[in-house]
Amino acid sequence: MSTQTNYRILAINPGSTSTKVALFENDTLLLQETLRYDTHELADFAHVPEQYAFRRDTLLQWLEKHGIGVTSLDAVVGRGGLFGPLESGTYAVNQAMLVEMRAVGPREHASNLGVLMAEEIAGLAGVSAFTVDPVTVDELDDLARFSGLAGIERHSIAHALNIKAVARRAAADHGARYEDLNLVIAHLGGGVSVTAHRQGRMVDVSGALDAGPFSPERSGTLPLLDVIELCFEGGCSKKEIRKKLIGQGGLVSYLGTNSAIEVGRRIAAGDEKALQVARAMAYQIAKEIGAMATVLEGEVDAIVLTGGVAHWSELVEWINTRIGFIAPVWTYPGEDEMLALALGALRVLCGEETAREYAPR
Ligand SMILES: Nc1ncnc2c1ncn2[C@@H]1O[C@H](COP(=O)(O)OP(=O)(O)O)[C@@H](O)[C@H]1O
Ligand SMILES: CCCC(=O)OP(=O)(O)O
Repeated sequence: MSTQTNYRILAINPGSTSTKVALFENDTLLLQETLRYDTHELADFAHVPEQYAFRRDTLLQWLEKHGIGVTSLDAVVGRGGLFGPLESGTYAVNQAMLVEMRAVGPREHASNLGVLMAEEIAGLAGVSAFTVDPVTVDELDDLARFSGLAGIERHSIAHALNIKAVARRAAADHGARYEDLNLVIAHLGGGVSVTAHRQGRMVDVSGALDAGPFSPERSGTLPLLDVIELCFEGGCSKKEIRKKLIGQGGLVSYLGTNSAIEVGRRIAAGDEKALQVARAMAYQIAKEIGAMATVLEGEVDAIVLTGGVAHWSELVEWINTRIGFIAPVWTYPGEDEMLALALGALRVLCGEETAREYAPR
């Protein structure tokens, strides 16, 4: 057990258009900023790994601007990306992770850059780099892995960092332990993840990138035959199709914006199309939550709604109307991924938890 009592932790969370960065002393936030990038600044990079040096430099400039010497840090923690499947927890960044995150391929997401930046800054500081509950946390039941086509498996890709943190917080707020509850948790952000949790394990997952309900910028599950047509008509490249579905799907495709706030404004101004699309999104989210209740065989202690879109009370109400019969609905709008990252690193620094070692399965 460590005898040191104060730890300065730098947390790094790359998103599609920004990198969030925060400095903590233990669990106290000292400074946080979202380093935003103009679309044209990222447009020249064909693949996510190519953005690395540009984003790292903006981060180093931020540290310099605020007079944060790297040698003052005790650990650096980055949001973890599309690794192979792994158990929930805090991981020491290792070579296997770095190799996967540097690779160009179908498993690209901005969060892939988190461990790369954490490793470089931790190297300069001479301290450890960590990642916590990456997006590929996989605790799926075996039955949940079947897709319906031999050779294609359903996979676990979700907003695991926020979902696990909210699960622990919601359970504690209701006088329980996450490990003692059955929960359905939906993260409603730019992408939507709907997840089933049986006594502390996320046993089924739908959504986030390529399945489930449509979301502000992703199409979710689509009719297969139409997708086949889309791929072979019109000469679109694989990359263009991917972008159309993940980035320009969902609200973007129907209404030209990924901002749920903007859609709410349009509805308030009497825009009937915006109203219908938003109600359809709520309908699909509710339907997926219902499906996850069947995964838990109806034994659901609570349904938890979180993520930025959970701030939208009208939409939450439309969802609640359809799911209220299943279990109580607890709403935790927004996300606190920066704190979740810092707390994950802190548990290891304090000796409460041992950092896990990632080995591709
Ligand atoms: N107060 C709010 N009311 C309605 N929608 C909101 C609010 N705040 C954020 N959002 C919406 O949440 C979405 C982004 O979700 P968020 O969880 O912040 O990000 P992400 O999951 O993409 O990291 C956007 O569509 C944004 O418009
Ligand atoms: C890759 C799954 C997590 C995810 O979709 O994150 P964002 O909503 O932040 O893009």
